[in-house]
Amino acid sequence: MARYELVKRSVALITLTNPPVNALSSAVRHAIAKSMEHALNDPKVSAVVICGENGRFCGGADIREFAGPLRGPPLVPLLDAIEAGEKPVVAAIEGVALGGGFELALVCHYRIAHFKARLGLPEVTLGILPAAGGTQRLPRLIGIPAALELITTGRHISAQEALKLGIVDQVTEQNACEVAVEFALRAVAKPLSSRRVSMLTTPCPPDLDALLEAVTMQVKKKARGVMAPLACIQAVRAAATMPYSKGIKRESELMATLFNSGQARALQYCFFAQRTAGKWTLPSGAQWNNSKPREIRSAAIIGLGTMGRGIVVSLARVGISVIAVESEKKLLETGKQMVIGMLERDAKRRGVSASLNLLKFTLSLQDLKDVDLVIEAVFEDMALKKRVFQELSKVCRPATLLCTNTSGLDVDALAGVTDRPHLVVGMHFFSPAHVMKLLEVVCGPRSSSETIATAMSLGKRMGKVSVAVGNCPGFVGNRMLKPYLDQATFLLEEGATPEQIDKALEDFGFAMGVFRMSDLAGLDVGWRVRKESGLTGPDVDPKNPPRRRQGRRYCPIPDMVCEQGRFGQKTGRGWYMYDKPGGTNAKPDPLIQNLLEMYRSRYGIQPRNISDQEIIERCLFALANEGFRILEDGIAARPEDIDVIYLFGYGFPRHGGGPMFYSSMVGLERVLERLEHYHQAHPDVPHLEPSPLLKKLVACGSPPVQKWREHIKTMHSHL
Ligand SMILES: CCC/C=C/C(=O)SCCNC(=O)CCNC(=O)[C@H](O)C(C)(C)COP(=O)([O-])OP(=O)([O-])OC[C@H]1O[C@@H](n2cnc3c(N)ncnc32)[C@H](O)[C@@H]1OP(=O)([O-])[O-]
Repeated sequence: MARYELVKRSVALITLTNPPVNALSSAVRHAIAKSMEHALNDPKVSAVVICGENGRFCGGADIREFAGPLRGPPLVPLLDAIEAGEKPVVAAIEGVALGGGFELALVCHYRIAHFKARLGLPEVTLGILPAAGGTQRLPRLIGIPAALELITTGRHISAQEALKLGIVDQVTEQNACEVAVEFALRAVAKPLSSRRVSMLTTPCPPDLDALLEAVTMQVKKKARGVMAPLACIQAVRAAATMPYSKGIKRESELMATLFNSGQARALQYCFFAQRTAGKWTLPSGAQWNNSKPREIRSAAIIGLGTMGRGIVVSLARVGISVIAVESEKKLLETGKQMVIGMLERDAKRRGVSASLNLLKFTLSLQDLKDVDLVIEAVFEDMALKKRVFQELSKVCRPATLLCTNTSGLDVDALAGVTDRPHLVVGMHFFSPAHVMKLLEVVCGPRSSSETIATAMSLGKRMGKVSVAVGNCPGFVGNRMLKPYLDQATFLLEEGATPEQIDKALEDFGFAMGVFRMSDLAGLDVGWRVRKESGLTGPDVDPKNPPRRRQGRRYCPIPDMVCEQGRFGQKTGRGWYMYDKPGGTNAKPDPLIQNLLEMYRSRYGIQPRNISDQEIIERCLFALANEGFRILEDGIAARPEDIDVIYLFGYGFPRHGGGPMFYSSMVGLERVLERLEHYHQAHPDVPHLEPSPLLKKLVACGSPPVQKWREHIKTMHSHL
């Protein structure tokens, strides 16, 4: 867990050896304590260097240990002892120094960083705070404003920025460990007192209260209802107003309030869920670690609408040459100008040059004959997509992968019209595709493991969080969205307003309420889908009773909104009104209020007061209920996959963990009881009927999310 060796005859080199990130597990802490004791007591040793194996200094506390009781030496006294020692200690930072790893570096008397190293205190993203002295030492070293920013955001910084801020003493392009050993030898004769960060006086700005107040407001606005950043601010205040001995106690008290909170559990779950999602498996035994992806050097995108443009940018900025295809000259020219503008702005922001030389724009599919992969992003129309795939089959070389960006159509039906169904896969990006992190990789029954591996790896290369899902209408994300949207519109019928529902969801932590989100996405898309599926429009069977379609409750209000030409932000009117088409400032619209009142009186609905609790329960439990069905159907392999999709694609708050984790946090028994209650009140809404898997899990004693898989593994998997 830590290697101890004597180098240059008098330097004790302590190397943390806990792959993959040298996390500070109990065994590592124990090994550091023993090694330090040895080094401080050995008269041959004049200085110490601490580094990490495999070019990684330390990724912080071992997050896996947070779930159990504390074992091994606690971190704070261990770190205090290193700082207080009478021999100089130098941190050789390569790779990462994060969280407890950064705090370990802060107690060393000197810090040498490799130029590619990244440093940071990301604890806040895990629902806790840097409680190994980080909130007390960092402000003393770099001042309150800079420390506050790093601690409340959890942002990673480069070695160069760390040098500028005064966190590290030297940045090197050579082996940081060797440089640190030489540095340590030179430090032997120098006094250490000014190098003990906890002994420094915090440089305190004159307007401390105003500064803390401003940061508090900022944090509350950005992360509504999230506890950890507020606790971080209080801890930093202690660094400014108390001696270290008291400040460290305050830090520990604040940590205690966070450590066992639901938010911390949810955020730590999100960390592991995100990593679990990349580990796809198929019933055949093919999986992420035994299937080799193909290398993709060139790609083509068909369709330069909003999605197509975002996908071109995502590919080009990671160095893939892209041929972009449109059907008409004017559309091609508009798309081209927009893509170039997006790439130039993106490059400027990142301080690199725009990779415009990788782009080619064409009207002819014939130009695609040599590309490695094609992503079709044409209009959401099956007949059109089938024509494109037939054409691609003829034009592209037999090894080219054919992908579709459909948001819910049958990927296997598209595979069926090609000459290579095993090379067809869905790559469902989320709008705007160059910004949103989520990618659903939709595996058809005939997609080969190499095809899936390639799509997953391409997603990773583009910086996306890729999740493999099965093929069914709407896949995972949009399939679950339906019951969620339905509940929201039923609540409108019953007496709520769009702004009340949105507020309840935004107070819960959603980035946007359901109606604001729908306005942003455009209301016409769903309207067209409803028309195509015979739910509205001229094809509706007139024998349908009002507010019922296909044997179940149906709310026609969204159709009525669209009939008035209100398609959301892009038309300046939707569930809200905006200053202008394309405007983003949503204001309640009295016309919508009138429409709701007229609607209720036409159908004799007596509006009632609806509580926020009912809004949250009906929307979120209906959402999760569909998630349970998706698990039963084998469309998602694990609850973590569903949660990651909702966290990265639909603005579900991370401190809620995602719909499936949230259900387990509320208690599956409670979710079941509430769904039964609402289903009894609304028997014509099948989405409220508790799913068999939910009932089964409750009958098995409501196991934690990570164990649900054991209860579904016998069911058929589409993955
Ligand atoms: C008193 C307490 C005060 C201190 C608190 C803290 O320090 S809180 C901590 C503050 N620190 C942080 O928040 C840093 C968290 N870590 C990271 O941000 C990134 O892992 C990385 C940047 C270090 C490496 O990125 P990368 O893309 O190269 O690699 P990757 O991300 O794919 O991970 C590889 C494997 O390592 C695993 N694992 C990673 N870290 C930890 C950990 N600390 N623990 C346990 N496990 C960890 C990860 O699950 C994965 O396991 P798998 O799936 O293979 O079984």
